[in-house]
Amino acid sequence: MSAQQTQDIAIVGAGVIGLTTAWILCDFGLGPRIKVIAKHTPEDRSVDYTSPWAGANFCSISSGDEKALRWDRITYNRLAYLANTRKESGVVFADLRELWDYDPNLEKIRSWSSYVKDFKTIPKEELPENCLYGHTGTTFLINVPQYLNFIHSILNDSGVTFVKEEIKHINDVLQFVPNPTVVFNCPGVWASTLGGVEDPDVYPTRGHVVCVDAPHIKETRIRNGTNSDTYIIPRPFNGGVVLGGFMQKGNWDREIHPEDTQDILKRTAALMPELFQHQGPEAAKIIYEAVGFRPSRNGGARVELDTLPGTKFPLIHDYGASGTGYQAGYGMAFDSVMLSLPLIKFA
Ligand SMILES: Cc1cc2nc3c(=O)[nH]c(=O)nc-3n(C[C@H](O)[C@H](O)[C@H](O)COP(=O)(O)OP(=O)(O)OC[C@H]3O[C@@H](n4cnc5c(N)ncnc54)[C@H](O)[C@@H]3O)c2cc1C
Ligand SMILES: O=C(O)C(=O)CO
Repeated sequence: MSAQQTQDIAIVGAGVIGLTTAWILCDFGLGPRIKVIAKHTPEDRSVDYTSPWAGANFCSISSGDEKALRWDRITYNRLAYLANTRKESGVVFADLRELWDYDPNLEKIRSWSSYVKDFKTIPKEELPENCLYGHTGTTFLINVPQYLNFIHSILNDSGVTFVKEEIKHINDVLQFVPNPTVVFNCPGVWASTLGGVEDPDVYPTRGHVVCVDAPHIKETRIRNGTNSDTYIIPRPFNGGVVLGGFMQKGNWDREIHPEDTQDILKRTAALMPELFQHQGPEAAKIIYEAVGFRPSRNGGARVELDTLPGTKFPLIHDYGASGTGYQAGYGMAFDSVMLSLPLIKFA
């Protein structure tokens, strides 16, 4: 049987969601049967490819709904396994300090306090001015390029095939996998425009990050503000420190604006004075800056079984992770693979 015929599992998308989906399928020995069709792969840098621009950390940015909390928890355990046993993945344990200028979602705090290691509420008297709530705990920091390359190399070693192509319609996957047992749809924010999907609930939440050289910073700190989040995310293994940010819903502006850069530097210096050795934002040594579009979705991420339009082939949607593709992505991919297993012949 030719290689083309054995490939019966198609995945659209090679961001952290598509790659993680393939990774879990490889754990079932399905690598040689998988073909990933993607315009961008981990070596690419583009404003249209969100995954490389993430911090990434594990914080309580996710929503408070039961699915999001479940995906966070599953992924927390997976990241702990990687931090403990696979240092080359670029995942490490890290101290998190998170502050809110408004009352946080209590469901999320309750869920977090039940599993996040060393979880502690910050006593009110220790909170900075105008801050209503804060907590600390042990979560994770991820060197994002290293993590994406780590997964990519596992997939290559497991026999997964990659095709660098942009498809106009979801049914175009049939050009690459003519008789799929299952198709996974992981296009990120482009689920909004991909033919046959065109999800009206998907929209970009525009972010802007400034990566600086500050190797003395080891803690990740976030302040959830009423009109913007401010965060400091050191990437382990000399990955620089990712500073943010903005959460601009529905904003497709691809440009970097210098006034926004200054705003991020000012806010992060105030949040963590030691960031620039107490010399203020003018002392910042910028490595790079980037704009990214978080794939957000009204109603939360979509992990759902469907069928390719006008065919009998099963389609599993897995997109809409918004600001949580790293901290919830394994949980989302796990659920999407669980939906596929009854469809896949192993004998
Ligand atoms: C500034 C910023 C900071 C962030 N920080 C964090 C963080 O600290 N922690 C965290 O958990 N998350 C964070 N995120 C969120 C995280 O980056 C996203 O949730 C995640 O990257 C989404 O991954 P994805 O695979 O869905 O999308 P993408 O990475 O965009 O991948 C989509 C894939 O689909 C392909 N594709 C799309 N359309 C087509 C088509 N028509 N034909 C072929 N291929 C197609 C693309 O080429 C790409 O391969 C951050 C995001 C931003 C912008
Ligand atoms: O900016 C984001 O989306 C984040 O998750 C930062 O913590």
